[in-house]
Amino acid sequence: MLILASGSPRRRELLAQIGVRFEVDVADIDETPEASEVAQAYVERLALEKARVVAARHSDAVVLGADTSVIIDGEILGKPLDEADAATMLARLAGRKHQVLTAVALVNGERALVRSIITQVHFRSLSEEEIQCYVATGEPSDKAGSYGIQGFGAILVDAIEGSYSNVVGLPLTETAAMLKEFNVPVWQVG
Ligand SMILES: Cc1cn([C@H]2C[C@H](O)[C@@H](COP(=O)(O)OP(=O)(O)OP(=O)(O)O)O2)c(=O)[nH]c1=O
Repeated sequence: MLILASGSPRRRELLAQIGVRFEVDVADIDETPEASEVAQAYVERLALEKARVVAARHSDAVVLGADTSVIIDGEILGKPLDEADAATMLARLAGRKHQVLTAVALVNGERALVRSIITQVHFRSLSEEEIQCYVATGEPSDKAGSYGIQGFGAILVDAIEGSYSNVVGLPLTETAAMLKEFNVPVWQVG
């Protein structure tokens, strides 16, 4: 049995896309970065913690936890606090390249595996009005970096280098390889 330790509808859709059967049990953890914690250590710690919290409730299951953050100039951008915060993040990303880092963790009893994947995302220039319009759609509110590449946010992006599904919240190629190591099949039909 695979359990997805995530409340993210995007992660549910992505995992279902590769034909994996799973149930959902959401981990509610504190996502505050530790003092001077670098981005990779941060996302890997959170992904593992989400998986471990849920694994403690399901002793036999393989549990998948993940965390996505946006990094610009080495600084971690999580979800916006409010609309003003979202607009500030988008203005910072506009016309520049940033990194989206997603860590995936699998936990089964004592066994744990965590990997993180980076995608480079190039934003086009954005006017103040475009930023305000995009924020008003409500799309930024529950997303790291205040945008969703799979939604209206698609037209903010000039180009990406690397995994697309990693930006949306789960790097599918790497996740499938990790699941294989835990004997969880993908493409299960029926
Ligand atoms: C950059 C980007 C992020 N996101 C989302 C993916 C994640 O759901 C969210 C980052 O927040 P996370 O804390 O990684 O995940 P979450 O709180 O939504 O869910 P959970 O912790 O329960 O697993 O941002 C997009 O949907 N599209 C994007 O283009």
